[in-house]
Amino acid sequence: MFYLKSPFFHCPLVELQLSKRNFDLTWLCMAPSITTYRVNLLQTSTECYKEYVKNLLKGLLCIGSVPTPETLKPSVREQREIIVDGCCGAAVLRGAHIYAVGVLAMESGTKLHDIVNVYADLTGKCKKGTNVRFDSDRKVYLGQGRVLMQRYQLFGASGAKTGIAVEMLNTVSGVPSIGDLSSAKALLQNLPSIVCVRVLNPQKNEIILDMCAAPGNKTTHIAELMQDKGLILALDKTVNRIALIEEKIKKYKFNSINVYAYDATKSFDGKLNSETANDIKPPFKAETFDRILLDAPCSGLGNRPILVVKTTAKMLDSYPRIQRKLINNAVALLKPGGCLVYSTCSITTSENEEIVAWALAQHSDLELEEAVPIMGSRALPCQGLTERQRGMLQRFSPDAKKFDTVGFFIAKFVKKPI
Ligand SMILES: C[S@@+](CC[C@H](N)C(=O)[O-])C[C@H]1O[C@@H](n2cnc3c(N)ncnc32)[C@H](O)[C@@H]1O
Repeated sequence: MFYLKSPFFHCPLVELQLSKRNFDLTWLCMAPSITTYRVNLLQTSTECYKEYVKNLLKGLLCIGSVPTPETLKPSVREQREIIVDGCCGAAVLRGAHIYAVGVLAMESGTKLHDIVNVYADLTGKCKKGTNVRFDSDRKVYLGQGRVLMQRYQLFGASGAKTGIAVEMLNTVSGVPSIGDLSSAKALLQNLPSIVCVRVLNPQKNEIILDMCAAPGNKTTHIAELMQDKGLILALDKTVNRIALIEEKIKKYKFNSINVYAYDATKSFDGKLNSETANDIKPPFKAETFDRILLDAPCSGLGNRPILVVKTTAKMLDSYPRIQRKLINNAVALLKPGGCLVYSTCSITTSENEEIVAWALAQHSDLELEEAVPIMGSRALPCQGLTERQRGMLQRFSPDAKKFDTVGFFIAKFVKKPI
């Protein structure tokens, strides 16, 4: 078991808010025990891909037995240390290798292929390029790795900024270090994100809006389920994340997705619909879409393992405001009878249950539909939600007994036909 009792909170107020609601902070620090790939069924079958992964791992896992996390301690023999940032540390605990950008410190004298002890700096105080041992009571041991890049390659003037710098051999989380096996055939994606698009249940030839789409993991899943037939409008406000969606579309060779750098809080133009499918672009007219996915910007307080929380109380307060604005736009843009899926990768009730209760109170034409397939647990108690409604929602959090995955929340609404 990974031994941090709580992530390192830069903002004690946020820590207080989470512990007041009895959120299990130890759970947040631990890596999920399952890793999932979404198989692209337009390119291969689940059986074929399973066989491919089995063969691939046969070679890798036969190298040696995976050490149990309890027995894994910093090795004295492997004296040299590598320090990475908290974000990179979390990825390492989920089985990633260390890319050049993630390395903060490498001791002088570290040679190519040396086996090193790897730590994460939670304080943010370790400077990039540090060449002496970084001492801190806030550095946590992650595991051991083999050095594939030297100091001059990492930190020199013409330093390589891409590629694997340290190949992880084992980690304290017990998750095998196999890196990311994503290809056009399958994408590394958390289980609740896969479930979320299944809940949306897109159909061939529909017009669908993905309001906050980058990097496009769910957009490409929607296109796959529609067999690339129909129209998907994918928006994201962050201009430099648009390229990530476009890259994925190219890789998967989809034709049904149009991407726009656009602020989805302004995606409704206030007018009635009179457009044909060919000229649909933002801002949109009322009642344009059959289905809308609102995978909302959120605090991300579900993306386990979380080693460092930089969210401030002010930031935490700001998310529900934008989430409500996005819902208002979505409701206007949805056709009567259409469905809206709202999701976050956060475990806070203010971004989840309270948003659902608010949406139902605000929009009398919205009602909840059961978010099937249900793979998480029921929603937490919240004023404005009945017992029955709590059961229609799904939440992935410590109480979701079936699957040990990241924290997530899914709600499905339908707009009542007039
Ligand atoms: C949770 S991520 C989306 C992940 C994506 N759905 C996927 O599965 O790959 C939230 C996204 O919302 C975007 N975003 C934030 N505010 C936005 C806004 N006002 N309009 C559109 N996108 C926004 C962020 O840039 C970020 O890419």
